[in-house]
Amino acid sequence: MTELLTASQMRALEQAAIASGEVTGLELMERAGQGVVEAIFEEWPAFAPAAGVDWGPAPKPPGYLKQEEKGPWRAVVLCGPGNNGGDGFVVARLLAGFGWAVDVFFYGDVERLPADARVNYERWSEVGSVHLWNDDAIEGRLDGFVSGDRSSFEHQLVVDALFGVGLTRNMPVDTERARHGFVPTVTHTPQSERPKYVAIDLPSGLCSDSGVNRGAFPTDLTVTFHRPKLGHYLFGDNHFGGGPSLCNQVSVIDIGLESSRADQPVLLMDSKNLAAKLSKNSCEHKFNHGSALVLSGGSGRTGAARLAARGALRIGAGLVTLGVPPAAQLEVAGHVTALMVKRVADADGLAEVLQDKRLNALCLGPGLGLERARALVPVALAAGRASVLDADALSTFADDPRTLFDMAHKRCVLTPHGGEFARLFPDLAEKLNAPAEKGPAYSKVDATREAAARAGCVVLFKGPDTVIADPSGRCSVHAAAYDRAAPWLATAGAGDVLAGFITGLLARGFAPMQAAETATWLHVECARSFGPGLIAEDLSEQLPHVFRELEV
Ligand SMILES: NC(=O)C1=CN([C@@H]2O[C@H](COP(=O)(O)OP(=O)(O)OC[C@H]3O[C@@H](n4cnc5c(N)ncnc54)[C@H](OP(=O)(O)O)[C@@H]3O)[C@@H](O)[C@H]2O)[C@@H](O)CC1
Ligand SMILES: Nc1ncnc2c1ncn2[C@@H]1O[C@H](COP(=O)(O)OP(=O)(O)O)[C@@H](O)[C@H]1O
Ligand SMILES: [K+]
Repeated sequence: MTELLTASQMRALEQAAIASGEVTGLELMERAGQGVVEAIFEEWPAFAPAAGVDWGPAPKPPGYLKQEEKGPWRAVVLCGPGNNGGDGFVVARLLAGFGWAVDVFFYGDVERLPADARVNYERWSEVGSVHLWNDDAIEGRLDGFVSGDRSSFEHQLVVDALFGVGLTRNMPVDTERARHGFVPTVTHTPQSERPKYVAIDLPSGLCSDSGVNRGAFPTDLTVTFHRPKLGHYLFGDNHFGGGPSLCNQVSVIDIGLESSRADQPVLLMDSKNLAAKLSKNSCEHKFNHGSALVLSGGSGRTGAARLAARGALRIGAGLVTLGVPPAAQLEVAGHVTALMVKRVADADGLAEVLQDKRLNALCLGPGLGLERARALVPVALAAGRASVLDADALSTFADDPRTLFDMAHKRCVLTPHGGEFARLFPDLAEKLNAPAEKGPAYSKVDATREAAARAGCVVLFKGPDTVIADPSGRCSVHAAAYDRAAPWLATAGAGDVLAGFITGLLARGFAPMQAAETATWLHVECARSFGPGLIAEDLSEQLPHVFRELEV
């Protein structure tokens, strides 16, 4: 799995590499700039020099190029007051070396530029001019754009090097006019007729640690260094469309820190090794694959538990039983075939059913009803079996979450969506929703890690970005974004199926963290495999196809 870093982890890796004498900050900045230019040429081959990319000898300023060597392209580079701006000056110089006409606008104070950025400011200044932000040149250029006369853009590329991982507060308002002017993605201009917008490291205004949008515009391409940052994958505050909705696509450039590993990084899920974990041994029988019990609510509300139970069965649990109150037995029996049905009237009834030691995984929550959940959860948790608690099994403890956390044990997985999370962890939800003030914003990763530590078990916090953490701080993220986008998954009952998938994997003997991660991955793959028109019932039916694709 790929590491997702915070700003401070990235900074620590960079500083360790510099301190070890392996590399200088200036070399890192040069590689960063080269990586950005290469990524631009790769994304839009029309921009690439006909003779290919050749970094040496030092690129010539455009004035020295023969007419036939000059490219037809013009770029605007917006540079900020820190090292992100430094990367921008490198990109400007390299593009100029390939014959581009480049306009550099600088938001900051030259005297306060960090040393490496200052060197690259000077190097660029030997090649071209720097327009200060309040320069007439920027105003003159902007008048046409802002008044709506965008019939022909003078430039084909805008490079955003205003702020990267050093963003500490909301975007300054005085950058807005220029960004609106030069970055017309917010207009109705067809994509083919407008300049391409490329962000260095992060779209300026995107919080690297949380994905919160603090004033960024959506880009066409974001080029980052060494490892992706959390903010590229977390959606942050959805009201303003953070993280993946701003980056559009993320290109990760190797700048020579390859061997560096961060301390306790968050991992981005992928499908590596899944097939081996999911395959079944041909000489085993059904009891080797575990026996799951999904508890259902009363008559008229058994659908959610049936969805979960079918998910548990399809994902490979050997046996799946629905625990049903007497009044709903007939209704459930009429709907299921491969699933078994057992009467579970109340807490005593559950205790009796749990005498069967083969039942090794439990699922409580989907459609259970708040009252029934309050009665059954303590019995289920006291039995010490691997358990998934979802929906009503979480909400029923809204008035007293501590009671739930005291009962929860290491083999539990709690699967709240945003509303359920806020009921169990109101203080964490409040921090998560509060506007960020100084420094990186509190993130969904921070909140999930704190929640798992408090609950003493695995917490899977749902959403288009799903964050999973255990009490030790281990944490992984799965974003249904970029090449794994699954917007049709936002449908009623999808969460019930996920709870069933996790339960089925727990029955098969997966550890809680691994069950939660694997189920989340498969859940999104099922949605992608079905595509538009998906409803919750379709998810489990896609599993055989997804397994085949994974070569399980
Ligand atoms: N780490 C690495 O390995 C490598 C890093 N590299 C590059 O360096 C970038 C990080 O550089 P960085 O640390 O200098 O931070 P950066 O994003 O330029 O901003 C800091 C400046 O902005 C200011 N400022 C912040 N927010 C503001 C706001 N809202 N409004 C106004 N001002 C605000 C802030 O001021 P302050 O908060 O201190 O008052 C400070 O002056 C990184 O993203 C990557 O591109 C590469 O070269 C390769 C290797
Ligand atoms: N925009 C989205 N893209 C991908 N997955 C999503 C999106 N929105 C929600 N999901 C996923 O859909 C599921 C919804 O679960 P939940 O909110 O519990 O719904 P329900 O209670 O109706 O089953 C979760 O697994 C969540 O991660
Ligand atoms: K940027």
